[in-house]
Amino acid sequence: MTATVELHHVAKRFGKVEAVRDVSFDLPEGETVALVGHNGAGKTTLLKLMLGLIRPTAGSIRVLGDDPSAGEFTARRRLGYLPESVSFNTGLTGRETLAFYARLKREPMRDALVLLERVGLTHAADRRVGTYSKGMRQRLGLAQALLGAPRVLLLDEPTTGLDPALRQSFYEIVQELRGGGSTVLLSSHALTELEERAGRVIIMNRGVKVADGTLDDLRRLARLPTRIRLRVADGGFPHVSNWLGPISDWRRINGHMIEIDARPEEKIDILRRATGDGAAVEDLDVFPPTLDELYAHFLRSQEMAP
Ligand SMILES: Nc1ncnc2c1ncn2[C@@H]1O[C@H](COP(=O)(O)OP(=O)(O)OP(=O)(O)O)[C@@H](O)[C@H]1O
Repeated sequence: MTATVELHHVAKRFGKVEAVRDVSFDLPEGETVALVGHNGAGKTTLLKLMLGLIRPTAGSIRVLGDDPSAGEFTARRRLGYLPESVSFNTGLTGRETLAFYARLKREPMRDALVLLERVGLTHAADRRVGTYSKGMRQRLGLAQALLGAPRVLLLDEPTTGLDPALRQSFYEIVQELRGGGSTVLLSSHALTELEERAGRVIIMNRGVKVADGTLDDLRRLARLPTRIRLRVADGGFPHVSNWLGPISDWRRINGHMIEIDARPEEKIDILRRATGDGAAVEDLDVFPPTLDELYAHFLRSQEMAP
């Protein structure tokens, strides 16, 4: 699959601060990638490098085949960007604001109006942006980023300030774009919400890329236990060890539940035994490691590395 964004051994220094250190990755078309990390991890710096707003201290960057820091960056028109804090001229209406950006991107106004509709702002199109709520400004920012049907969309904390329904419709738009072959890079702290939405996760810590892969890849690498919760029938507790076998890591969590931390290689076997003859199990739930847990794991591993 063609890569729309390519970073090779990229570093960025601001005086003494090494904001990004030796980071490499490719982003293919049609993929949604989450860029996650603590405050100051280097996420915004990476986005600014891809946009050509700042130059790398070392390494090379290609976006849609161009070097973003070169004077003539022809790909910029096919690049959408939603900054972390969107600031608009509060004296302009929503419609005027999008018209301004449409002119900048040399896109027809007709498309801008369709986008206002798509982000649910048609009713407020003629109101001044100064009267918009935070969520409305965020949606206007998203409409601005979507102008020109971008092939690469860089979104910095895009769902901050959006209520659950708007988040949902935001991710529907992202899904559509991905279906159309766009690359979407979402920088975010909202790990739980990204879990089902991003095909791939890149974890940054203090300027360094510490993990990169699908959720399944990260789970395989981290080898964190899967939590299995079993509801045991009345009177079944005294016999748990008989059918569960020699597993050390299980605990009783209340009068009718036990919880097991199953290592990847024991998981299937435990489930077989829990559902086999003789097991007094009435119900079960399986919880694979969450993105939050994986994130904490990879950060810890990096902190502990020599
Ligand atoms: N223009 C600048 N001048 C000096 N230092 C900077 C500049 N921009 C970023 N930094 C520093 O580079 C590091 C990475 O910052 P960056 O904004 O990329 O982090 P981030 O992961 O986006 O954080 P957040 O989640 O808080 O937005 C931080 O230590 C920050 O202080």
